[in-house]
Amino acid sequence: MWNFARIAASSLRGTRRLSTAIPGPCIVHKRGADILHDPWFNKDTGFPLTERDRLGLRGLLPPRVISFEQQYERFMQSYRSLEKNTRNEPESISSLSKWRILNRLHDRNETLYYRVLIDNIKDFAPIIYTPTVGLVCQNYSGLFRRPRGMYFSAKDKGEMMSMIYNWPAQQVDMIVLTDGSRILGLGDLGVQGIGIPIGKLDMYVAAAGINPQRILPVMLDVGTNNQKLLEDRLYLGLRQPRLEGEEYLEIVDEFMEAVYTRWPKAIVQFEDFQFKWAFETLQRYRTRFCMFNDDIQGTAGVALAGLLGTVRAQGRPLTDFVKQKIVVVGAGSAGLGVLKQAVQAVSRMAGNSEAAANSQFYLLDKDGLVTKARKNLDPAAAPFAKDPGEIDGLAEGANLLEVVKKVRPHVLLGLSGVGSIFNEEVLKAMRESDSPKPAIFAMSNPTNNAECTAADAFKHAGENIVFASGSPFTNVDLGNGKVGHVNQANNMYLFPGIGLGTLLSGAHFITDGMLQAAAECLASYMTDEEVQNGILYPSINSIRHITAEVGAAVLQAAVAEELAEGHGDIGPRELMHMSKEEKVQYVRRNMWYPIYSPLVHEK
Ligand SMILES: NC(=O)c1ccc[n+]([C@@H]2O[C@H](COP(=O)([O-])OP(=O)(O)OC[C@H]3O[C@@H](n4cnc5c(N)ncnc54)[C@H](O)[C@@H]3O)[C@@H](O)[C@H]2O)c1
Ligand SMILES: O=C(O)C[C@H](O)C(=O)O
Ligand SMILES: [Mg+2]
Repeated sequence: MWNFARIAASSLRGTRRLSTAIPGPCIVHKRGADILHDPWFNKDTGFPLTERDRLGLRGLLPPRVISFEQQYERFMQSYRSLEKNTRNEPESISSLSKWRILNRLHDRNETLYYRVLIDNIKDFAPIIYTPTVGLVCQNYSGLFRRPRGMYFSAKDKGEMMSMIYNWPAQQVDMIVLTDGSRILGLGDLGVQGIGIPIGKLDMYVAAAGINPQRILPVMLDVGTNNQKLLEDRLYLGLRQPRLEGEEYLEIVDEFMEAVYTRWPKAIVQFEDFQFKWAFETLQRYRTRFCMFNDDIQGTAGVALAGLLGTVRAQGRPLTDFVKQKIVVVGAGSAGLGVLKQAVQAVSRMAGNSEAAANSQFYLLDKDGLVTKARKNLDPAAAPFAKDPGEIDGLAEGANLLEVVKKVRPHVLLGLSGVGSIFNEEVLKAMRESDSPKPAIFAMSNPTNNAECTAADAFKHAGENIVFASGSPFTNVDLGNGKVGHVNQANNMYLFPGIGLGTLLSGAHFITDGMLQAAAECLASYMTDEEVQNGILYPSINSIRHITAEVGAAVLQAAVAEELAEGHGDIGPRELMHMSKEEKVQYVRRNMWYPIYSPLVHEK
């Protein structure tokens, strides 16, 4: 049952907290300069004098002790002056400078880094996440200064079980893993794709409050097919073509076994794997390990929430979802993941079989409209293939403009990775949509790969559209005081809650029911008034709030499916007896928040 009564906004919503609560102590096994060089524990000039004595730091720092608040302000001042000084530089130069200053802080003092990130998430997410993270990956070998995360390569075959013990943390909760083969819409970036797990895990800390000492970004370097990188002298990855077939799977298998041997309770998020491995690895591991594929499953929930929002935005009951005509451009991991989840929602609503629920969806890939006449039709796309001629005059491979003109869809949704594919003609054709409020979702990342810009969408498709993009755009000034609202339809609204809810439930697998609960929670988060104003997703400033709700929904689903085994001191029986609100509180209580803890040395 879809419930649209939104839980009242809590104090977490968009507020800035410089808490004065005294945190519990943190045990550290090192002393002196080693602590100053460890970003997990380092407080720089913030070490109090007593701690300097206890930890052998006296004389290693200038004498003045600077408070956390002063350190925070000092960093923000440097950031603001850098922002001012690079204002007239090309976008790529100014955003890379911002990434560098944030990355340097990340490398020296994680507590301060995550505090500035949480408090300024709207400004900093576009730097540490999409779009700038894409640019960082493209330039990674040149930008490299210090390693972050772990690197397992094809040359490490047979060694991974011991290598995993090189990671310094005793416990790891959340791993984001990539093989670098499809980084955003930028293609195969080989080892340089490590920027994506790092950025995703920064969002885990900021949004879900996963303790940064318990996260692990991982690159599985099985080679690259990117010729430019193979020829680049400074390329830091294996200079060999990608492993294929069984050889490839043996590497991923070995890594998964190693992870679960050392950390049986860790959750692994697969990220930015090329199509051919994304579905296959999901099928291979989802019932053996606690894992999910964010591009397939996280994206599907976020898109479904947006699609249901567009029905509400038209002032229609949700059950009208079954009548919406939806054109999906891009038949890859993300596009097919969205269609699969949307079809499940339709068949639940209409009580149909999934096969019967497919008729309202139209799928296009690089060769145009996908029909049953397609040669070598991919089995994953087959359920969505039309009969050629099913829609008057639309043949196999019909192009996007023809499809939009003939179908007059309610929603045009892009997950193709092809920038500007929703061109002026296509957008103008959306004016003839059968919906009074057509929706345009340009979900590909980073910004240059978005199917259209927000400004073009409102200009060509009309001011009454609902618009969402995967990377952020600013709202569009429509004149006369009117604003075209830009939504960010990005899986960041779900993956942190999926990870946190699963972790706190202690479930060993992530089921469809848990993912569906996450999507339903996001879909019901906005009020009718917000949705009717074209606002389908919460502001990123509320990301901790929405993540707590999503986490609790995932936890609830795990309990309902009798998969919850508990976490820490909280056992399955306690979870079972918690009310919904208690679950939300439980999730919130377990979110790490950056404040300096007293450090206690232990040998
Ligand atoms: N907003 C989000 O949360 C989110 C989540 C996941 C993926 N994405 C974005 O979606 C894009 C695709 O990701 P993916 O994992 O599905 O990639 P993929 O490589 O698996 O699939 C890409 C698909 O696009 C199709 N395509 C290519 N050129 C096309 C064209 N000219 N016309 C129509 N279709 C075309 C391909 O045939 C393929 O089916 C990427 O840019 C990624 O950044 C966004
Ligand atoms: O990384 C993102 O911003 C979303 C998504 O996972 C993508 O691959 O584009
Ligand atoms: Mg991704």
